[in-house]
Amino acid sequence: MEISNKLLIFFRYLRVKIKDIKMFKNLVKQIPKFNVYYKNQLVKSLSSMTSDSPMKYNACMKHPNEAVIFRQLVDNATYTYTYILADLKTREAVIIDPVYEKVERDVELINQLELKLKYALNTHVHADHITGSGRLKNFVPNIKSMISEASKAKADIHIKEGDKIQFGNEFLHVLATPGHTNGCLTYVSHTAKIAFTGDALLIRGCGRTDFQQGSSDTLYDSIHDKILSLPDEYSVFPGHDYVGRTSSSIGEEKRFNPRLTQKKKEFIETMKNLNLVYPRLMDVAVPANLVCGIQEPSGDNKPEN
Ligand SMILES: N[C@@H](CCC(=O)N[C@@H](CSS)C(=O)NCC(=O)O)C(=O)O
Repeated sequence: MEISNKLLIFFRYLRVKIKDIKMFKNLVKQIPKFNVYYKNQLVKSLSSMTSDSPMKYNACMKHPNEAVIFRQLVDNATYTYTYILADLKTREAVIIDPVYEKVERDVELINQLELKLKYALNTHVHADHITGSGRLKNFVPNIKSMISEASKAKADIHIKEGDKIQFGNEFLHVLATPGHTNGCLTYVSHTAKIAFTGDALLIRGCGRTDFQQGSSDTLYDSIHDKILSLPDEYSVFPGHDYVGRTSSSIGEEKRFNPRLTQKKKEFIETMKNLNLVYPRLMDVAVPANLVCGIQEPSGDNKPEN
């Protein structure tokens, strides 16, 4: 082969290689875009699950950058929900609205999941059951009980609107949502996109307003201005449900809550006519909860009925 032909073949080969290198470089450039694409797909598929989907929260719920552990527990005697929320990395955890009689169950789960329980949060002074936040001190010596300043109840830490409760790298944001009682709080996790509404907003309902400084006027404003102004896709986990529902979402409650879709005047009228009997344990529960269900670690005996 002539020299000139050999050179021609060599240059052609070189051109192909240069093309390959360019393609390779472009591919490498694309990789971060692929990552973003798959992250977006993951977020989309997480948020497209319905709020009742057991997959969504029963296991560790992972977001691209954050992860929390979430559990919902029920007390069948009073239809009360207790929640555990933990930072997956540090395993620091909070418990929301523990029930006196269910403390052993909760502690067993916390130990099995190897969580470090930091705070026992109360959404308000309950009238239908005794909080477990005092009794938990016998099992988790360093735990701190929390309740709102406005409730006038005793606790290790008093909280108010705008406070942030930190556990590991996670936070619960505190909203004052009075009306069922004047000390009611809602806790919001923006990582998990959850609002723990206590007895302010219930699924397709709301807390009664006929005792403990209740006010329908105030409750209507609390729910509309504070809770229902959260993004539609946020899940709602309430303090009770009497017919077996476990969760809802802000969007759902805005559309389907028969009490809250009314005008304020009609809502107040509805609340006046609920005709509910007083909770069975009210006379025992309210005084016990005003001291967060026994503050001292030694007090493991349930108050006499
Ligand atoms: N029957 C139960 C008490 C039921 C009740 O009154 N629930 C409260 C929340 S606990 S104070 C409520 O606000 N209900 C609203 C509703 O529309 O049902 C008992 O005896 O404990």
